[in-house]
Amino acid sequence: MSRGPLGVAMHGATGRMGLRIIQLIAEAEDLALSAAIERPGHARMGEDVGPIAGLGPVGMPLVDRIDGPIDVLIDFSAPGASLAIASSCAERGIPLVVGTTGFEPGQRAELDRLTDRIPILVASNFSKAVNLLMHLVGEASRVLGDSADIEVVERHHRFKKDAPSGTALRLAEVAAEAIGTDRFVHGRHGQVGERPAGEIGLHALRTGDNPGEHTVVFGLMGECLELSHRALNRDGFARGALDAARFLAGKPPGRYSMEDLLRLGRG
Ligand SMILES: NC(=O)C1=CN([C@@H]2O[C@H](COP(=O)(O)OP(=O)(O)OC[C@H]3O[C@@H](n4cnc5c(N)ncnc54)[C@H](OP(=O)(O)O)[C@@H]3O)[C@@H](O)[C@H]2O)C=CC1
Ligand SMILES: O=C(O)C1=N[C@H](C(=O)O)C[C@H](O)C1
Repeated sequence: MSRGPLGVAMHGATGRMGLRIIQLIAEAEDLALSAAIERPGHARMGEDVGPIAGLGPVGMPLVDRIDGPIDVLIDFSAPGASLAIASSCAERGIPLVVGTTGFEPGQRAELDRLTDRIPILVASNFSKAVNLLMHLVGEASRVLGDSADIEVVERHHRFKKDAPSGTALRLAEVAAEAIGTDRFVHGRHGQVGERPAGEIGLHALRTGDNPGEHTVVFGLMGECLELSHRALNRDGFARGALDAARFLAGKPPGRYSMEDLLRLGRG
C-alpha cells in the first residue's frame, strides 16, 4: 500500500535556506509542506508562505508554533530558536533535522539529550560533496599529519552570524582527531612567533553574497595540498537536508548523522 507524500515542516521558513527548501518541496512529488514556522511577531505571520517563497498560493500560512500532523521537521534558524523547536518536537514525537550552526557546547549537549526521545540528525553541512570532503580530510590528515601544517579557510556571505562556520569547525575537528591534537588557533595577529607543530588554524572571511567555500590546506616543506569545496548556490545544502528528512522519518529515537545517510566511514 503506498502512503501519501511525507509531511515536512520548515522552521526558519522565510530565511535563505527555509525559502529554498520550501521551493524544492513544491517540486518534489514525494514531499508536502505541512507547516511553515517563523519567530513570533514576524511581519508576515499568517500570510500564505507560497508567495513569500516566490510560488503561487500553497495554502500554508506562516505560523509561530507546531500545530497539526507533521512527519518530520527541518530547522535552519538560530541556536536558541532551534533548541526551543527541538523540545516541541520531542514533546510531540516529531523527527528533527537540524541545519542550524553556531551552538555553544552546552546547547549542543541539550540537543543531544533529546535523542533518547526522538530521532535527530544534526549536520553543519548537508552537501554530499562537503561530507565527502570531510572524509578526504580525515584521510589526508592521517597520511600527512606528522609533516604538514593544517589550516582551514572558509568564506561566507556578509549576513552570516556565526564564525568560524560550523563546517570549518567540523573539518578542523576531523583533522584534529586524525593527528591527535586539540590545539585550535582562530586567526593570527601580531608577534605570534614561529608556527608550532600540531596546531590547527581556522580563518573566517566574510564577503558579499558568497554561499560558502571551505579549503583545508596541508602545507609541507616544498609542497602544498589543498582540498576545497565551493558552493555555487544553496541547492546542495537544501537538497541534502530534504534527503536527511526522507532518511529520518520513521526511524527510532537516536542520534543520526550525514555519515549514516551517505554511508561514509567517518567525517
Ligand atoms: N547545515 C547546512 O548545510 C547549512 C547550515 N546553515 C545554517 O542555517 C542557519 C540559517 O541560515 P540562513 O537560512 O542563511 O539564515 P537566515 O537568517 O536567512 O534564516 C534564519 C531564519 O530563522 C529565523 N529565526 C530566527 N530566530 C527564530 C525564532 N526564534 N523562531 C523562528 N524562526 C527564527 C530568522 O528570522 P529573522 O530573520 O526574523 O531573524 C530567519 O527567517 C545558520 O545557522 C546557518 O549557519 C546554512 C546553510 C547550510
Ligand atoms: O550560513 C551559511 O550560509 C552556511 N552555514 C553552514 C556552516 O556554518 O558551515 C554551512 C554552509 O557553509 C553555509
